[in-house]
Amino acid sequence: MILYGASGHAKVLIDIAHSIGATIDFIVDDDKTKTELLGFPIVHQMNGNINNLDLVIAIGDNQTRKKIADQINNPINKALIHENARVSIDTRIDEGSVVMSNSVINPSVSIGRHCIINTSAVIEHDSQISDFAHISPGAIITGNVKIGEGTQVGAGATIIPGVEIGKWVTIGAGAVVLKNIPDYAVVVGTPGRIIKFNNSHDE
Ligand SMILES: CC(=O)SCCNC(=O)CCNC(=O)[C@H](O)C(C)(C)COP(=O)(O)OP(=O)(O)OC[C@H]1O[C@@H](n2cnc3c(N)ncnc32)[C@H](O)[C@@H]1OP(=O)(O)O
Repeated sequence: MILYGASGHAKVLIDIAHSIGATIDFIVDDDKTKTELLGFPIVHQMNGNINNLDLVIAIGDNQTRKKIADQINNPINKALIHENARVSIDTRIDEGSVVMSNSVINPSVSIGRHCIINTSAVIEHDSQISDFAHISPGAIITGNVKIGEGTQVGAGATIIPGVEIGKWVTIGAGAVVLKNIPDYAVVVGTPGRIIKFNNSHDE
């Protein structure tokens, strides 16, 4: 397996790979000052076609991860799931997504491409997480929730049942979201309130 991006997020992906006995061959990163990460070699450019390699994009920023995924267009990489994650039957997890330790994904959930389900996050039954979303550590997505493309739900935030969150939204750490949220909104507090909007050109 190859990781794309030698970030802190990549360190966690190395740990996930280790937990399931997967081998990291090397890491790709264009920063020439970096030579290794947790003992794994970093190369600064890829030779040849990488579209058929088992590659996971190890970039935490949702917009950047999407840009790289659009360039690579690699359809074969599977989801990377920590051995201590609890993933229920009847759950769909699309390519390139990562599921971290102690997270719980309950039945009839769908998770799109290149999502991050971070440490100890909970995704309850029948919820839908769209491509490039990030559910941060300890966040709780209750039942029948929809999370739009590229949205980040901050650490420890809670989304109550049936709420629909738009695309490229940011939910602040610790927020409790009680109502539907439009595209690009930034939401903080309890109850969650919109304080501004992300720039739609950045998606
Ligand atoms: C493994 C990992 O590390 S995964 C990473 C997980 N990351 C997170 O959970 C981070 C989530 N991000 C946040 O909570 C951020 O504070 C954001 C995105 C909501 C806001 O960030 P910014 O756009 O920089 O806003 P800024 O810091 O200027 O704050 C704007 C206002 O909102 C308030 N505010 C910001 N974040 C929060 C929050 N989480 N809860 C309550 N109020 C908040 C600020 O106090 C400020 O209020 P004021 O105008 O009265 O002074």
